[in-house]
Amino acid sequence: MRVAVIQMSPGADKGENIAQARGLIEGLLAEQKVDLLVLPEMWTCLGGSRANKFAAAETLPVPGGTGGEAYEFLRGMAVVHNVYVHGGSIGELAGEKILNTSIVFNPLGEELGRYRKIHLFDITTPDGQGYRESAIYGAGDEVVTLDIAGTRVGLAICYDIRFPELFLALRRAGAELIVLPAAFTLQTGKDHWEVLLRARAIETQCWFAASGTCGTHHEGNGEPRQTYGHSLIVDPWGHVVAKASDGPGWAVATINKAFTAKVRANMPLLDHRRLA
Ligand SMILES: O=C(O)CNC(=O)[C@H](CS)NC(=O)CCC(=O)C(=O)O
Repeated sequence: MRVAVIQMSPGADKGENIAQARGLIEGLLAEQKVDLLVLPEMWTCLGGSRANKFAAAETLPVPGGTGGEAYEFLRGMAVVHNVYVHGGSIGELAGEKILNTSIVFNPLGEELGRYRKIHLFDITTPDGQGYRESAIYGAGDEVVTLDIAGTRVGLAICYDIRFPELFLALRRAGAELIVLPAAFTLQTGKDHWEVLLRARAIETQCWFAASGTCGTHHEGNGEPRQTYGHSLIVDPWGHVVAKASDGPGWAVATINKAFTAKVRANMPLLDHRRLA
């Protein structure tokens, strides 16, 4: 399976973000064929005000129904380009809050599943900037795996990467590839992004496809916020097999299931576990 992680630099304008996503997807697919496309976290609206975020969020349809603009865009990309689409994450309206939700489509435009980000980013970065994701977003509580073209795929989002028990649960649920869209801050990303992804890949013996946002996004109060980019694909031995730079673009790699089997057979970590 050929997987592409798409790296974009979204702002607060949903229409512009959709145009940017379309341009990147068309540019990639004009150059090469892939089986699975992965967009970043909250690519429909990054930065902006609370009102921008609620305006960009959508009520998700019951599976099979017609959704909002981003939902239908993602479904359309899957059908038109005959490709599986992991839609990064988009805002899902849920009463007073928004959920940070990943949706996956098959090439027929059928929804395969949804995952809602479990761990919310309520922290202060080393430069003193505070983040309070829970002020706007609600948290999910369900561990999700689904089947993409014969490969069991586990879903996670951004800050989730810091909580290894989620990834152990995904591995135990049969995951061979874990898809993790993100909007990592520049401050934390430069020190932690690649280390965390490689560590989770090594300890779970899974492939990771981690798409990130990049560039500068302006908060509602005008404050700039920079995200780290460097979207990665990591193999189950922890090697980085593809990596984007710090601007919009993509990284592509082939998921080799024979390699996963070999890594797991030679070092049976699940069988050797004693404490958890
Ligand atoms: O706020 C939005 O609209 C979209 N959501 C995000 O950008 C989220 C919450 S602020 N970002 C992260 O989780 C970064 C995690 C991170 O950088 C780390 O773990 O170091």
